[in-house]
Amino acid sequence: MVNDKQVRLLAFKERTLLRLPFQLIPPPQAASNVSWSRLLSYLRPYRGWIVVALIAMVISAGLGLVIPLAIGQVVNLITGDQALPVVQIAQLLGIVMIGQLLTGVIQTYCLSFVGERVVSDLRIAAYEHLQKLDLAFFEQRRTGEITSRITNDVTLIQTTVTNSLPTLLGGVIQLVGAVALMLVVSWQLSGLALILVPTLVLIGVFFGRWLRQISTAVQDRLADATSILEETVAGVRVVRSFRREDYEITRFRAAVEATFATALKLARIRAIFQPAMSLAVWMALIGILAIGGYLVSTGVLTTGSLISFLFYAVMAAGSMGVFASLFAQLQEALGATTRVFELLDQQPLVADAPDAIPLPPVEGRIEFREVSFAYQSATSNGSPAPVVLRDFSLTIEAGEMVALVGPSGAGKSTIASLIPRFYDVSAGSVLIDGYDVRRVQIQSLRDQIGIVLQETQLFSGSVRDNIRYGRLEATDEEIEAAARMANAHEFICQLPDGYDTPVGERGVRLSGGQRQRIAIARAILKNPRILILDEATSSLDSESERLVQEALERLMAGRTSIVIAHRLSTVQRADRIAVIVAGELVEIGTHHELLARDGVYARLYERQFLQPIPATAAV
Ligand SMILES: Nc1ncnc2c1ncn2[C@@H]1O[C@H](COP(=O)(O)OP(=O)(O)OP(=O)(O)O)[C@@H](O)[C@H]1O
Repeated sequence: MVNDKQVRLLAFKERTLLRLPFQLIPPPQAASNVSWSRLLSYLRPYRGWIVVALIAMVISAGLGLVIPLAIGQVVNLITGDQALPVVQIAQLLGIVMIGQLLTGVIQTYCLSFVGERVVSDLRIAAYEHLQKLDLAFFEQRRTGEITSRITNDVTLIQTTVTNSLPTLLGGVIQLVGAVALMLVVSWQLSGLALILVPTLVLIGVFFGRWLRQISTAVQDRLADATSILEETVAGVRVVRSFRREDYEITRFRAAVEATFATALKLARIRAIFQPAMSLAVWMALIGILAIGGYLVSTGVLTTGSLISFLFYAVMAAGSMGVFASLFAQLQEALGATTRVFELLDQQPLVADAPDAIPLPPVEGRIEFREVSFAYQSATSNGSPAPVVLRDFSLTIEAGEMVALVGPSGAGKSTIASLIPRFYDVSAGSVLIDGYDVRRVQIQSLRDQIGIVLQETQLFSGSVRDNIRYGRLEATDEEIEAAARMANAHEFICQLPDGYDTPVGERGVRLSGGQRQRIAIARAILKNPRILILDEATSSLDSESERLVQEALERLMAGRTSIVIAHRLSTVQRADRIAVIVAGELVEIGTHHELLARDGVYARLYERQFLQPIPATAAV
């Protein structure tokens, strides 16, 4: 079970991670009823567990109410007032203790089971949904925001299910029971207590809210310091290369000092508030005791009843205090619930049409027919998204290799990303072997397309697992054969555990060229008809470049290839070169044809390919 401190920590982390993006999200109140009832629908499968927990909770709260009565009886025994025999009181207390122990165990276990199950279900549902969403969704959000919804937000929901809601329910039972028994014990004292207790609780709530505001401010200041820390650790090379250590220390010191100043303010208020509150509580108790004492002296009340009454009053005050702090927790959980459901409600912009057919095995002829395109994610405040491609038409024959060249930002990557339907065209169409990509099932389309990007993403797992990503059912022999074709076998064999060496975040670090060759092996294993290559811009050393080049040639042989070309050798070898400028096809032909034309390509060639490519800067 997550305790208060952990909840606060999570809330703090959430605030640190997610300062801006939630502006996108409607305020929790707007969806509050919907969110709660939807959360309940996740609880429904476990209603049996919940009913058992509820019964245990009611019994436990009821038994708790017996304790003050029994204590009152003990006092009456001592003072000689009328009371149950001591053995019976002892038996009663024994039953209460054992009962509370058993119900406590049952309640905690059942609720924890439900809480853990619900978060697991929600996490899996959210992750499954995430895998269906299109790229535009990921571009609009930061990675931290998405992961936080599936981790922190879901944990907050768990705390609500296992902790806050049961505490609220238990508190209500305790409050109702305590007030009822107070009235039974002494209606005169109840009148007094029912004025004093809520007044004290209200003062406590008021101060509590003030304290919480300041403590949030402390956390915000701390978050400022944390983000400086994170930024400068991640960007340590930049800090060192610009020799900004002192500057960063000054910045960090200022942030920490600001945290200290706010924390001190919190400490001052807390230092006054806590003793003042306990003084007020004691005065109220003394007031009740004084009037209670008078009632005892006049024989209206026994001493035991007075003691029982005091216990009930404390219980009632306790439950009211709990409600105040629960309110904040429930608000926070509501925000989290809304965010998780917002993620689950996201509809992918690119999805299979209801009548989509599976794309049969293709030859690989690609046709862009008067394609226009704008990134929807680039729109903000309702203004129309800038058009990236305009009336773009190009036909690539099966087995042909076409190089896309053009200035940065011309739209080359965009053209390539329309083929696997990462985005849908705004106008026109993209056809593969005559099939409009919007009319076929996305999976069958992407199964026939291989992509090798500049930056190869390796996942945690072994080298073998990473190559197998290309075709999950591939045998070890097939993986090795693909690695050999990709010129990767040799370097893999030199790794500490060969194909079983772990890579990815926690594994060995591979060079850019090695990663590319793993990506090529993946693509070879996938054996697609259509290949999209985004060549690395950073220059590899000549040996590495030769190995990658050779591997790419083997990969491209006999397939339709679209290469976003950065290397002269690729451009020269291409069957045709398409020159893209500002989203339009301005020239197309072979290297020699285009040079002879002395147009855009010729100028681009002089500028881009005849000058040495600068090595990527270290920072
Ligand atoms: N995901 C995106 N969301 C919004 N706008 C984008 C996105 N990707 C690219 N753009 C914009 O679309 C235009 C074309 O980008 P694209 O990446 O296709 O160009 P490119 O020719 O491949 O450039 P480079 O050679 O630098 O990679 C650019 O103006 C870019 O800012």
